[in-house]
Amino acid sequence: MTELLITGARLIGGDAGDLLIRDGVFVDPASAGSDVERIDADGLIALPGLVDTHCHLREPGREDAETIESGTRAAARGGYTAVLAMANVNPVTDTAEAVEHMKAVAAETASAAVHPVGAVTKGLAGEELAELGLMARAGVRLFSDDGKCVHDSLVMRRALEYVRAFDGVIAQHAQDPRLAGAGACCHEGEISGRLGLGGWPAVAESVIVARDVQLAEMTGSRYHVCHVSTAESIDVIRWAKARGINVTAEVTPHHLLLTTSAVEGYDPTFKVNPPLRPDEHVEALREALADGTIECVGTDHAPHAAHDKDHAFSDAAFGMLGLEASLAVVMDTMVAEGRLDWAGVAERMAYAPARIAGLTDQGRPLEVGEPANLVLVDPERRRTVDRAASLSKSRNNPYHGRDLPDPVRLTLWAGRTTFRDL
Ligand SMILES: NC(=O)N[C@@H](CC(=O)O)C(=O)O
Ligand SMILES: [Zn+2]
Ligand SMILES: [Zn+2]
Repeated sequence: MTELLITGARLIGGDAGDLLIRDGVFVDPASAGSDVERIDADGLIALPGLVDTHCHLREPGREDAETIESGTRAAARGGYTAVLAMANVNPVTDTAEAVEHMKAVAAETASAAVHPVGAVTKGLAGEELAELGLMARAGVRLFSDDGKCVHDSLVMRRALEYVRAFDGVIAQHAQDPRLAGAGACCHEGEISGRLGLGGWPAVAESVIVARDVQLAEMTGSRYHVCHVSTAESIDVIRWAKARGINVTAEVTPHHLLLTTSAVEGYDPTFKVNPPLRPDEHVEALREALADGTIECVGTDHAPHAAHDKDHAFSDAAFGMLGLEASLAVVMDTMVAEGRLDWAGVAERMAYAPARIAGLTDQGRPLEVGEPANLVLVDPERRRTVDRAASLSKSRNNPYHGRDLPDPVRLTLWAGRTTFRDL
């Protein structure tokens, strides 16, 4: 029997303590045997394994950009023990068979729990509902056409109605396809005008969120907003919550840190959907994550092969990496600023994401009897990010060359070491 004893880690709540792991679960530290493996975690903080509500693993279909294996290795490097894998793969995850296939590949290759997200509509085409019920029977709780907006109001109504029976949630990529259509690739404002890039106005997001929360109220269903990026969307979400509407929201690390000015060099690394926004939106996002209007961080890790990114800005693919640097960005934008303490980080990056996604064995406290999903965090160590050092197969890393925290020292997924740097 292999046992692992982690000594001296700072636990949420303040005190240092020991954690003993046997057969993938936390057990009473006093019961440690004589051949136990010890890890000295003095000075480190023990958090529950992080859970990502939103990432793109590109398998099946674009294994040149990422695979379930490489993407979850990056996830483990970032302290994650579970990820929700978006449905915009090829073939699209719009059937129970596609869900089962993704799970089967993950069972062989993954370094974190992979929960397939089911498409809302067949082929992400926005017209006909996908096999929501059959996918739910295969374990799916979170459904999204991410990459595309479910823009047809009636389709959205039907999807919300459908998933209510099994406590599913519809996660929306909120982008009005007419207000922010083909060619929209930069926040509409002074910078897009000066650079001559197609404008993506903030309102194209919030009008969809406003419509959807009203549909969620009418249907009584759960609705989740992907990658919230504007102050106006936050206002709508606050209004909806005050009315008791069942809405949750996520923010990406890049929208917490980066602003529109990052695109001034026309570097397509910074082309992302929704686009990077000006300071006032970034400030609103940080405030909303602090006060819980936005309850979680979702990375929207979106790897792209060089031949899809190395183009003129307007022709390049949308998306940037996020899994490895997410915690680091939250530390610099939220913890260092005094907006979140470590209990708040656990809530926003583990507990809330697991609740939203309906996961029962993740986002749990580090207590005896619970599965040993854990990340040991070094609050002091920093590094200069080097995109070549990424465990992702892609190199579209928006933090390349930036000084950021380098916190993750150990990740355990159900007791298994998935990343270790101590
Ligand atoms: N965020 C992005 O810019 N791109 C995502 C799709 C998405 O999340 O909308 C992708 O799949 O590449
Ligand atoms: Zn999206
Ligand atoms: Zn996405």
